[in-house]
Amino acid sequence: MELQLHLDLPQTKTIPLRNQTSMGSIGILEKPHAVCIPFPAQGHINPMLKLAKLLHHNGFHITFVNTEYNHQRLLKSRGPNSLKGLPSFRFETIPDGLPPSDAADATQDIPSLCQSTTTTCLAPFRDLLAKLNDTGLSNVPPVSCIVSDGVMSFTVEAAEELGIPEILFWTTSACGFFAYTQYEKLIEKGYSPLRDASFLTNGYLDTVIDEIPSMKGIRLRDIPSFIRTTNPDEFMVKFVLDETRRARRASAIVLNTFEDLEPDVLDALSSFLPPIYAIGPLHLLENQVNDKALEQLGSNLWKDQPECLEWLDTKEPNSVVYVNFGSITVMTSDQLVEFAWGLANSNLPFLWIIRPDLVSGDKAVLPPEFLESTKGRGLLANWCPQERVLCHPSVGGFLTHSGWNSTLESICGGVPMICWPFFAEQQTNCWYCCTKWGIGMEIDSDVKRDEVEILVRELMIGEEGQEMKRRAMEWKKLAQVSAQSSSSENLEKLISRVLLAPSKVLL
Ligand SMILES: O=c1ccn([C@@H]2O[C@H](COP(=O)(O)OP(=O)(O)O[C@H]3O[C@H](CO)[C@@H](O)[C@H](O)[C@H]3O)[C@@H](O)[C@H]2O)c(=O)[nH]1
Repeated sequence: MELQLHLDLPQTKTIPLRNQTSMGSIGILEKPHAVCIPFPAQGHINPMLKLAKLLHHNGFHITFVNTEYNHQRLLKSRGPNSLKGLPSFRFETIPDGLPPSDAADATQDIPSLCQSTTTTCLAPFRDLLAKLNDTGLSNVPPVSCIVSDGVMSFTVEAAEELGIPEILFWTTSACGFFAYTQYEKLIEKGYSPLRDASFLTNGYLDTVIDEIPSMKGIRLRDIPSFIRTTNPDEFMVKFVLDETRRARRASAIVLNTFEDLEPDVLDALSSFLPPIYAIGPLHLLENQVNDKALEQLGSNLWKDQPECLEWLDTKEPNSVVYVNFGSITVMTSDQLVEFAWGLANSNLPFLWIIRPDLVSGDKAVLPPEFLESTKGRGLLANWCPQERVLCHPSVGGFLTHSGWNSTLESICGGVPMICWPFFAEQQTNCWYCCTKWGIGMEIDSDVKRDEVEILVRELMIGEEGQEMKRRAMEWKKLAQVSAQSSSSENLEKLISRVLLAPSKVLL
């Protein structure tokens, strides 16, 4: 099915422009114009680009705003012409506010980014909007709405100043977002800050939290990780409190999930926030769009190694363990070695993606004996086209850090998971995978090779693994149905009720 929403776009008069040379630019000026601004990290840019493409496909002119740092990284990973865009899909940049550095092949420090975007990005963002709205010079239609990452909510100020709608796109799961909104209550009830560091290991984190009725049975350790702190002034806690409070000022909130997956938390969120739209899995909606020009636009910050797919082609169905910890997770070299021996000792084929910056402060070095003993059975690479890998019939299980995109992509591939959550709401995603959706088993954060071996074998060939595979296939079906029904209907409503709503008149 081709996803094309039929909307009555507002009829505006075409204003002949100075310097207007191409026929194409006449139509452009009639379009609604969405400025899409992701938080500058891979797991946020990917889903925002998909949403932007869907809006473009539905008649919007798009300005996609990257930070200068990531713009340089994209040019490096995707080639010098990769950000030229289309006449009605343009890329712009603003500085991220961090001290200048050469664009390395590495994710920037997340708390530093949160601090700098919150405190420095509003001014350049306002300037960009003013530049775009100077339509005589910009040759683009006036900005009619802002689609901002949920954790870039300083943008609400700019939307309010212009009197245009703003949607906040929380790129987390609904359960992760909901858990963030509970920080205030948890702090009030005294769960955080922790009395001292011993509370991290003395069993206190296993306390079941009764104060969140829609997450019955959840433990403190399953709440997004920033709250596990002894510091009453922890910046990331303050950041979450500020961002979740400001969410109330949005015209609507968008989540990359589907109603059948997270009905309770979606209901709970709707009871105290602006209208919530579950429009995921976005990559399934994107796949319904048949547009060659849009397909050229990508967002991988590391260079893809498509040979991973060719290697998978040579393997039996459901036989390969796929291992990838996303774009932010870091580990010690000891942990890397434990994972390596666990995989080697499982005796199963594996595809393991090791980012150049995966090991903190060091190069990822694997023991030569490991490489020798897994020759022909394991493939190591730096970065892969993950959505395609997770849909490949040879992939039978996923050892993941439980980032939301990875989790959702795994669900869409019908692939069960071993979860090794690192930080943020990954702990909450892991808890949902293991206890609610029946498609995950958790591995201890203090990872040991024996546990890796046992869990990998259980996942791939054990009885519990088979049961999880069955459930994963059911979720896959539901995800596909949702992409064609509730989620595309919600996208349609989002566009007609919010993004194309008449602007508030500013006096
Ligand atoms: O080799 C790779 C590795 C990753 N990816 C893609 O990169 C994205 C990674 O996103 P995610 O799995 O969500 O992990 P993080 O990069 O860690 O994501 C951050 O953003 C997510 C969305 O807000 C949060 O859920 C996480 O906690 C947060 O760490 C996904 O789309 C993957 O398909 C690839 O294409 N190739």
